[in-house]
Amino acid sequence: MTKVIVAGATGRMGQRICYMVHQHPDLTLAGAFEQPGNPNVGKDAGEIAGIGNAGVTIADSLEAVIDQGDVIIDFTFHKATMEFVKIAAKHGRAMVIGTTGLSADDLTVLRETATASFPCVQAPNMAVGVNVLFKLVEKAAAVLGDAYDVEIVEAHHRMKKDAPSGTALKIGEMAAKGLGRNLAEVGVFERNGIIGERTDKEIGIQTIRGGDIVGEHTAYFAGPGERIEITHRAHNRDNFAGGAAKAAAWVASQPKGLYTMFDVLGLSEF
Ligand SMILES: NC(=O)c1ccc[n+]([C@@H]2O[C@H](COP(=O)([O-])OP(=O)(O)OC[C@H]3O[C@@H](n4cnc5c(N)ncnc54)[C@H](O)[C@@H]3O)[C@@H](O)[C@H]2O)c1
Ligand SMILES: O=C(O)C1=N[C@H](C(=O)O)CCC1
Repeated sequence: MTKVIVAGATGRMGQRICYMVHQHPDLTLAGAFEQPGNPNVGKDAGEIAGIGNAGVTIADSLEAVIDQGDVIIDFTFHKATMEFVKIAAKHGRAMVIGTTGLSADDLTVLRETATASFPCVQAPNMAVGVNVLFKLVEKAAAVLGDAYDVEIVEAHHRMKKDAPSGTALKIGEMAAKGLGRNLAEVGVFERNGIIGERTDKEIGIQTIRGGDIVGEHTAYFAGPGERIEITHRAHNRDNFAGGAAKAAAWVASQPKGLYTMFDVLGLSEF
């Protein structure tokens, strides 16, 4: 059994991750923590997640529970995540990171630290369907080429803190890869006013925020006289949480290094 510690255990994702870890035949929920001051600190993580008493008291720091687990699953906030990375490295614990909003510098530090100290799966979206969509977008972009304009639209709930979503950025990167472009050079994240005609190589990424939308992404390939739209819609958070549990079971037996859901799902060569 792989012992799992859930960071941000009372968050929207944290609760569903506790549930999915509890359901997984190879995982056990061994630790849970929140940020200091969270009203659920001291309560049972299973009770908060709606699975009944799990015998896991929610602590107020990772340090307080680090000895209880083998793998830390983190869906919290980017600044907190980078602190957890330092602690995981010091204690040689594996990580699954779903938190989005990590900067390019954060990702460089994460790669260096994981390579030196612990196995880590990091992905902006852990749903199987989205990871297949990433690959479809890369292939569609490569086949359609420059004649088709690439635009990405994402929609999420009103509580989401980062924009555009990590998933939309990854879709942009996969399209850019298929087209031999660099998203950092061709990404267009806002349009307003007399902006002139669209340039041939740009990849637009637009954001919608409202209500309780779980997560929707569409990649448009708009060409002469036709367009293709590739869409993923999440109906609930269990596809993300289930992917995180799958990644935790997988990463526990991997050598040090940084992995993605493509590795977990066997999609690397697809
Ligand atoms: N990779 C994926 O598949 C995927 C799916 C959904 C959400 N996400 C990402 O997961 C993150 C969380 O999303 P959410 O909707 O659950 O947010 P949320 O705000 O509901 O939950 C975040 C939780 O983290 C806790 N937290 C923050 N700082 C902490 C700290 N220092 N120590 C311990 N706990 C801390 C908060 O108290 C909160 O309970 C976001 O970055 C989101 O984009 C990723
Ligand atoms: O609810 C969120 O927040 C989500 N964030 C991820 C992202 O930024 O891509 C994945 C979808 C849900």
